[in-house]
Amino acid sequence: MNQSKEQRILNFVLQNAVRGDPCSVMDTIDKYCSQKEWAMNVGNEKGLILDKTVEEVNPSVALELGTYCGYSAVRIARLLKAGARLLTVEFNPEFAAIAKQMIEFAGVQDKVKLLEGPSEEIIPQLKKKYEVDTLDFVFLDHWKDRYAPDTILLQECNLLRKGSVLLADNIIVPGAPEFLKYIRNNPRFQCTNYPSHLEYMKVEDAMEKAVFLG
Ligand SMILES: Cc1ncnc2c1ncn2[C@@H]1O[C@H](/C=C/CNC(=O)c2cc(-c3ccc(F)cc3)cc(O)c2O)[C@@H](O)[C@H]1O
Ligand SMILES: [Mg+2]
Repeated sequence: MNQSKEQRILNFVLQNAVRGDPCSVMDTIDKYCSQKEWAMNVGNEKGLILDKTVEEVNPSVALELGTYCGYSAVRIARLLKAGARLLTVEFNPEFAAIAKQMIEFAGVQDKVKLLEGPSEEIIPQLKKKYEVDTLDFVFLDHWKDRYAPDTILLQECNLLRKGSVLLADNIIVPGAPEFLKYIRNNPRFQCTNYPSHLEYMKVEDAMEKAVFLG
C-alpha cells in the first residue's frame, strides 16, 4: 500500500531534521512542502504571526483544533514556559499517529497532549477529563465550518476568560465566512486581522485574532 503524503513528510523529517530541535523540524517540513509536496501546515510566514501571538499571550494552557502533522503543535510548544501545556485535537487516527511521532521527534512531547477525537466531543471534556480551568490561547486550524460552532461551544463550556485569545488560520483561503461574521459582530470579542499569504504560495491569506472580553 503506497505511503500517504503525511507519511512522506514525517519520513523526510526523521531522515533530515535534528532530533530534539523544534526549529529544525519546522524548517524541514517547510522545505519539503515548498519544494516537493504542498501541505496545509500553517507555514513560516503565518507561523511568525502565530509565534508573536503566543509570545504575547505567554499561555499556561493552550488549545489547538486540528493537529494534522503536528507542525503548529511543535511551533507553539517550543515557545511555552516551563509547566505550560498545549492540548491539540485531531480526529483522523492516521494524522494523529504521524503528529505524535513528529512531536516526539521535536522533543516537545512533555508540553503537548494530543487528544484524538472530534472537537465537538473533546471540548466538553476539557474541564473534567483534562483538568482545564480556562484556556489562555486557542489556535483554530481545523475544518473551517467548525470555527464558529466550536467558538460558541468553548463559551458554553465556560472555557474562555476575560483576555482569552483566539487565533484563526485561513480567513481568506479556504476562508471561514460564518466565523468572521460571528466573531466580528460579537461585542464580546475584540478582533484584529493579520494579512499574510497562504503557506508555500503567493496567494493572499490572513489570520484573525479575537480577544474574549468576558
Ligand atoms: C471537527 C474536528 N475535530 C478534530 N479534528 C479535526 C476536525 N476537523 C478537522 N480536523 C482535522 O484538522 C485538520 C484539518 C484542517 C483543515 N484545514 C484546511 O482545510 C486547510 C486548507 C488549506 C487550503 C488552502 C488552499 C487550497 F487550494 C487548498 C487547501 C489551507 C490551510 O491552511 C488549511 O488549514 C485535519 O488534520 C483534520 O483531520
Ligand atoms: Mg490552516
